[in-house]
Amino acid sequence: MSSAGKLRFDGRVAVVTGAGAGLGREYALLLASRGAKVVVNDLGGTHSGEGASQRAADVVVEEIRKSGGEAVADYNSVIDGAKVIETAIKAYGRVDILINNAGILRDRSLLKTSEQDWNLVNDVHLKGSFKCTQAAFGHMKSQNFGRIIMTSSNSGIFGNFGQGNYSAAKMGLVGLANTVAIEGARNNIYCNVIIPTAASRMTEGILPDILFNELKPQLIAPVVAYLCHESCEDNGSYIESAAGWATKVQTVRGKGSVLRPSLDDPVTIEYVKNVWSKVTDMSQAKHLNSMAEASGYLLEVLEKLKAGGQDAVEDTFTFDNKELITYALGIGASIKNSQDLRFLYENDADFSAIPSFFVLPGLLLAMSTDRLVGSALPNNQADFTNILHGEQYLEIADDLPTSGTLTTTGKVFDVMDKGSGAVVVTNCDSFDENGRLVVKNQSCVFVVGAGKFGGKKNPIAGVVPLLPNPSRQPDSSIQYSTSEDQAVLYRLSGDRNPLHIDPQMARMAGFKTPILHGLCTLGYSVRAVLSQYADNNPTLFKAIKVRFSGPVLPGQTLKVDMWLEGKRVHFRTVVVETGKEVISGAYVDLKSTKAKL
Ligand SMILES: CCCCCCC[C@@H](O)CC(=O)SCCNC(=O)CCNC(=O)[C@H](O)C(C)(C)COP(=O)(O)OP(=O)(O)OC[C@H]1O[C@@H](n2cnc3c(N)ncnc32)[C@H](O)[C@@H]1OP(=O)(O)O
Repeated sequence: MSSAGKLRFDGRVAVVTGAGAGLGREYALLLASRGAKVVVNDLGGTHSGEGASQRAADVVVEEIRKSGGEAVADYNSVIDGAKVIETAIKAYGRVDILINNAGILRDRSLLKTSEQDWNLVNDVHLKGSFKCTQAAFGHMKSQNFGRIIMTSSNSGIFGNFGQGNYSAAKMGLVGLANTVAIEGARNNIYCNVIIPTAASRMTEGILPDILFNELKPQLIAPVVAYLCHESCEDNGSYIESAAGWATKVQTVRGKGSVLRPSLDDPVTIEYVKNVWSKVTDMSQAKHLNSMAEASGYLLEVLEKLKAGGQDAVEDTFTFDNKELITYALGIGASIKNSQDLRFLYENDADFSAIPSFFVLPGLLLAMSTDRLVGSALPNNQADFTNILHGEQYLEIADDLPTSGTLTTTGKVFDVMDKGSGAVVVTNCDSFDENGRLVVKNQSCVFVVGAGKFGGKKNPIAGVVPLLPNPSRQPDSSIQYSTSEDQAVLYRLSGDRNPLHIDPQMARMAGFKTPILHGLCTLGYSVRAVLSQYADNNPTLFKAIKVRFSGPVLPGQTLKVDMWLEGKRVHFRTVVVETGKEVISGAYVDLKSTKAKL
């Protein structure tokens, strides 16, 4: 390279501490050879900080002068930082570059480290760098230029047996550099960290011979010199360098995990234990540039917790008469019943959707992403082998279309720890192409075996409650037989959960044979209520809430017991063959009733 292209330090004054030997000496020689006036600071003690002599600094000053450079010696301890900097001001009137390099070792294992060993090592490395930096900072500020280097070590970053005092000081320097970089930035004072591994009197006897011989300090000096040059724009960087190699080093932060389902919940030790693998997962770790960025993310977490702990998810759901007819067949509508033709024949004058069809957009949204149910739980413990539909609420918000595309947004609303399982409540709102809210769905998914994670037991306000059936005998009952292929047919409406068809999956989920979809049983129950109390007119249907309290097997007979109270029809659904209740605490709200007597 021609001398014209060389990076120069003409007019710059550099203070290099601990420059009597090793890395410091190399920095001093290199900067001087490129035009800097150098203050060669060295107390001249041993590597453990004993004694003092002017010789070490004098030899380097002599070397620089012999090569045509300018240098003065300084014999002060870095703890007297003001005196060190004063040498530069007296000799050259300014200080542009400060390389905090001086250091000593007092290696002892923790139990043997005396307070004196601790203090001395921390004083020289950490306090010394602080004192020199503080003394230089004012001059740099008034010049509107400064380059400061802190010297850290892998011993601090990774730890090293017998170097507790040194490791602590070396990580302390990283912290000091972070703040100096921030405070200096607006005055063009940049502070960076060098993490060198060099053969020097401090590392002799510590590094293996073969490595020691390759770790020449002069291979690191150009890296540090570049960091000190006015053209280098790094500020607050940590640069590791050794053996003719260098890299930037950064701290990273994982994605982490929230430690409670919502702002209303406490953080429990059990919950922490359960999400620990998420807390410690570094697969999505990122470097953050500032404290503002770090705390900004915490604010995001709080916002999320306020909004129910999770991000909203969105999906579209397109349907026409084919989907409506398939659904009607799936819940037992039949042309054997003339009243059902309106749900089965698209050219019927009153062709319409059975209102419970509109549970599908929310359910399919929830099933298409693990971000709704799974991510709400510690360890994402939700899959097709352990989720059961627990409860469902559906509310019709506006006229129901017979075709179109609905956009559904969903989010987790509540999470409960029920011991034998976890209950995840999701809210999904579906809008038509014009942004009109058509239906609201709230689903409770019972995640078997995912309980005991330290969460709360009871629902928050807004989880639609069940209502007990009246204590009198039912006002009416309707019975439907389901077919052995009922689940097969119902699957065609979109819920392809293998639990309903695959014997092996059913066994894995704890059932002897595949069970019917909860929403299929709900559909039968809605048909019963509409037929009994609404003249089969779907426009009278307003809302439904059910709990799936027991499984139904395809082929079993369902009996829907109903009680009319005003415009509310309470009901329960029972499997006739076993007498077991499978839908409990349920009710349908109608806009008005056309009761059959
Ligand atoms: C991923 C996207 C979403 C996917 C959605 C689903 C997709 C579909 O394909 C899946 C289905 O359709 S599954 C079929 C329909 N569902 C069923 O068959 C479940 C039937 N229910 C049961 O077996 C039990 O109630 C059972 C097993 C649920 C609970 O029984 P137990 O463990 O014996 O509980 P129990 O002792 O009775 O009560 C413990 C606490 O839990 C509450 N609880 C009970 N049943 C609940 C239910 N169904 N829903 C919500 N909470 C329920 C109890 O109230 C009790 O709480 P607390 O102690 O606070 O009173």
